[in-house]
Amino acid sequence: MATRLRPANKKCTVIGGCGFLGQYMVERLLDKGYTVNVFDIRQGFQDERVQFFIGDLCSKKDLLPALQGVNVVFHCASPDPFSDNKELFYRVNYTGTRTVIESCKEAGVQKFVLTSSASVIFEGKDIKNGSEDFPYAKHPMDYYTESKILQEKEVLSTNDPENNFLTVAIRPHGIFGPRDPRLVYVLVETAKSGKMKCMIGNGKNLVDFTYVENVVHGHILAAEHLHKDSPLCGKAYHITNDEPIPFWTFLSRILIGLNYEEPKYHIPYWLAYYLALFVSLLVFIISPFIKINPTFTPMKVALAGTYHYYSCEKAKKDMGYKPVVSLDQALERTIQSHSHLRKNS
Ligand SMILES: NC(=O)C1=CN([C@@H]2O[C@H](COP(=O)(O)OP(=O)(O)OC[C@H]3O[C@@H](n4cnc5c(N)ncnc54)[C@H](O)[C@@H]3O)[C@@H](O)[C@H]2O)C=CC1
Ligand SMILES: CC(C)=CCC[C@@H](C)[C@H]1CC[C@H]2C3=C(CC[C@]12C)[C@@]1(C)CCC(=O)C[C@@H]1CC3
Repeated sequence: MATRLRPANKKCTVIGGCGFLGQYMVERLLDKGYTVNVFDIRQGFQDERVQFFIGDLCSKKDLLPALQGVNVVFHCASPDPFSDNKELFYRVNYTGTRTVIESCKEAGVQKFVLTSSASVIFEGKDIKNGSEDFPYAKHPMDYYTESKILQEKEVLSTNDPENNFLTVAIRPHGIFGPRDPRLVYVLVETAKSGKMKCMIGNGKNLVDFTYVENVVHGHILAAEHLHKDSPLCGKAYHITNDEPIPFWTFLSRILIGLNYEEPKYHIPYWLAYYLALFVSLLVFIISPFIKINPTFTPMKVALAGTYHYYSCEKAKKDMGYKPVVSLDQALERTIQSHSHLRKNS
């Protein structure tokens, strides 16, 4: 049997490779002929073509074996954005990422691609066609976002062409697709519990939802265009589907596709926002006695009721990015793959 030769510069490690985005990254990289290591705190799937390293990214000792002989590292690990654990976000996303960078430098990794988030510029106010020139949020809406800002700043500032260490950050927004453990499940659970009757605001606010394969495409293009003299060095890039859609239309298309009713009523944005603020205040007051992780937070209200869509012109110009799957196709595939959640009529 002929052995397929894998070029040395196509050896990579996907940190967080067992997560939703991470596993799609791994599959595409294998298709493209990369040799792939996965580093994750848990083993989420099996694949004999992949070498798995199970460990905590906060530990250099755990990381180093996964980085030997590797040219590119994709860092897409993070705690759950809704875990509400300030200490965990800071430890994994900020100090943990510093440890990852130090380990990469020590192991001689040349390229570092971070999965950041478009939310790093979101403060709960409308963003229409936001570009990468927008400043970081001065008042991030939650600890997750705060830690993603610290993380991105750290990664971009360590870009060091002189010492052959190049970094770039990809900022996706609202990743979705088959095997997503969050979005469709939350939606269906909310519909089942009868809480999916009201839209927050007038239902016209445009947002970006980005199909997972487009996010993967953006990451791999970034790695392949990251060279000493390229404009990507030390920069952040929005990667979207380039088809902003009203938030509530997107959710309704999934709900209708799975035979649930779409929300029909409206509650004013300000009312929902102040209610969520009030709930957060109550949760804070009782936190020394009872720990509650509220489902209704100001961040979630802002995500559901404001405009927040981003321009991906810079990625088109600097790395030839173009979405590979349209929003219509992406919704069809996502609904199809969640048919086990369909409501029987
Ligand atoms: N899901 C979304 O809509 C968006 C996600 N992002 C970012 O994309 C990245 C991937 O997100 P998802 O795939 O949705 O998340 P996910 O939760 O499915 O995957 C994250 C992976 O990181 C691993 N991980 C967590 N802590 C770790 C640690 N200490 N050491 C090693 N591995 C650890 C988890 O086990 C998991 O497999 C994250 O950085 C997230 O911040 C950015 C924008 C939107
Ligand atoms: C009203 C309702 C029940 C909505 C369900 C959908 C939500 C679970 C998603 C809609 C927008 C998504 C989103 C994220 C997580 C899932 C949603 C809230 C992120 C917070 C994930 C992490 C990020 O970096 C930013 C994302 C923004 C959009």
